[in-house]
This record gives sequence, C-alpha cells and structure tokens, in this order.
Amino acid sequence: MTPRKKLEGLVAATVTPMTPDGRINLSVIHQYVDYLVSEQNVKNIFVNGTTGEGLSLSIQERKQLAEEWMCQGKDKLDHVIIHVGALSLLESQELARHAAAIGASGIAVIAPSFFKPTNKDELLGFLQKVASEAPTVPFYYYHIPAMTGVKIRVEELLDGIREQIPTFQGVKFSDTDLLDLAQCINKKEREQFVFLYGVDEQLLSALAIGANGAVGSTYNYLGRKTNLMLQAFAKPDLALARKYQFLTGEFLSFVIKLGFGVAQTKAVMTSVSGIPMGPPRLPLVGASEEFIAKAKAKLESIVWPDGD
Ligand SMILES: CC(=O)N[C@@H]([C@@H](O)[C@H](O)[C@H](O)CO)[C@@H](O)CC(=O)C(=O)O
Repeated sequence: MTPRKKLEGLVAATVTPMTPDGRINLSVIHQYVDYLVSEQNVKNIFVNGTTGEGLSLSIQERKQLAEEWMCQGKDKLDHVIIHVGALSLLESQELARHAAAIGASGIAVIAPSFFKPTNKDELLGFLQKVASEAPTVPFYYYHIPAMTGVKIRVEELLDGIREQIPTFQGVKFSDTDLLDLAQCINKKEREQFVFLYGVDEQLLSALAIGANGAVGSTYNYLGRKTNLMLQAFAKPDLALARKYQFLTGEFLSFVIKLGFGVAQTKAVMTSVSGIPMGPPRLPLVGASEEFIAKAKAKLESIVWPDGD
C-alpha cells in the first residue's frame, strides 16, 4: 500500500463475500483485490460500509474482513478505508483501535441510527470519541442520511471540526443535497479536506462542484468506465464525460425500477466478475434469477463511447 497519498479518484465500496450458508467468505478476497486492480483500475476500497453490510456483521467478522483486505491489498492497493461505525460507541472504538493496529489508511464512521444524535454537538461528541482511539489514522465522516435518518447538515458539522478531531480528513458524502456539499467545499479552510461523493448516478455533478472523488458500489464493476468519465472531466471533455454518466444512469435507473440494493449489487458483481459473492445476510434476501438475467442483459446492451 502506498501510505498517505491523498485520497482521490474512485473508491470501491466492497461487498462482503459470503458462503451459500451465510458465513463470511475470506477465501475470495485475494481474487477480488486482483479483479479491482487489473480489471477495474480501482486501487482504493471502502470496507464494511453499507455495501459491505457492515452493520449486519459481528465485530469479530468485521475485524477478520478488515485484516484480510489489508493483507491481500498490501502492495496492490493505495488506500484501504475501514468503516468502523456501530450503534455502540464501545464497539466503534474497539473497531477503530483494531483498524489502527492493522495499519488501515483511514477510518470512517456513520452516525448512530437507533438512538440518533439530534444536533451537531451530539454527533461530533460521538465521532470524536471514536476518532481519538485511532489518533494517527485519517478520519472520515460517513454521511448517508437516507439510511441513518441523521440529517444534520455536513456544512454545519465541519465548522471547527479539526479542533475536536485533529485527524479529520474528509467526508464520504452519500446524499443528493448538492447545496450542502457545495457549501462544505466553498470554504477556504476546507481545501485540506477530501470530499468523496457517494451517489454514483450523479457523480459528474459532484465533480463539477469540486468533489475529489467517489466511494460507491458500482465502481466494483463499472470502475473502468467511471475512470474514463473522470479522465474526460479532467481533460475537460464534458460531452464525453456526460455520455459516461448518462450510460451509468441508464443502467442504474433500469435496475432501480426492478428493485436495487446491496443484494442486487452482490448478484451483479458475481455475474460481471465471476467471483462468487454469495447471498446477502438477512434481513436482506438474494436477488431473483429474473433480476440477474435482466440486469446482465441491460449491462451487455450498453454501447460505451470507448467501443466496449
Ligand atoms: C445507499 C447506497 O447503497 N449507496 C451506495 C451507492 O454506491 C449506490 O449503490 C449507487 O449510487 C446506486 O444507487 C454507496 O453510497 C454506499 C457506499 O459507498 C458504502 O457501501 O458504504
């Protein structure tokens, strides 16, 4: 792993491979890393997040997964960010210490979502107690209000955050409120922070506002195409960048109408990569055969600008 290179570009929110009987399947992670690097040109990962069913895993499983990703990613990946958020502060702290001990390049924390923080100070209090357990590890706040129900504006949260969390590095921003994202970026003292966007179907808009990169589920299997979008945006060739975004959007809009979530992401990833990702864990249930066939046909029907 290349340590401490500033995080930018694409980060794959990894799925957690499972065996048919629902246990975590560490044996395919080696193959998964190679696939991301060589087939998708993606060298950053976000482990045990939403896509990774992090909150449905036991603490022991989360540690085992983090260790395996770190071990298999050594010398191949640039950044391994471990999501250590949990409902219990103590569990979150334990995971943060563990991530630090195994040399993770960053940790991220989601807002607790059963008993929820009701204002900025309560949220910051929780985040600070976790971050301080890993005092040398870059810390990211993981904002995903549609899942957590915690709608505290990030713009507000960031005011003076480094005073409380010296390791604060940035935000994984998984929300469609681009005004909030823009206001986060539009502050001089925040130039040092990294903003990673998490709604894959509208990444181009976030890039235009100044996002540094993206964390998402589709970069597992559309990483190479999205990297071409990033290149077109940087050139700048906006017309080409739009083509890529529209085609990703066409696929996502198709599968969202069929019902799309983590279970379906696992199925698509299995089908595209050939690596058996297995079923999701209850309460999620596996994608139907009909979904898998339709999603595969849709993906194969897309004609990308690079001719692939
Ligand atoms: C709600 C959700 O799962 N959002 C995904 C997106 O990548 C999402 O799958 C994509 O935009 C398709 O809607 C990511 O933001 C989640 C993520 O990065 C994670 O797994 O931590």
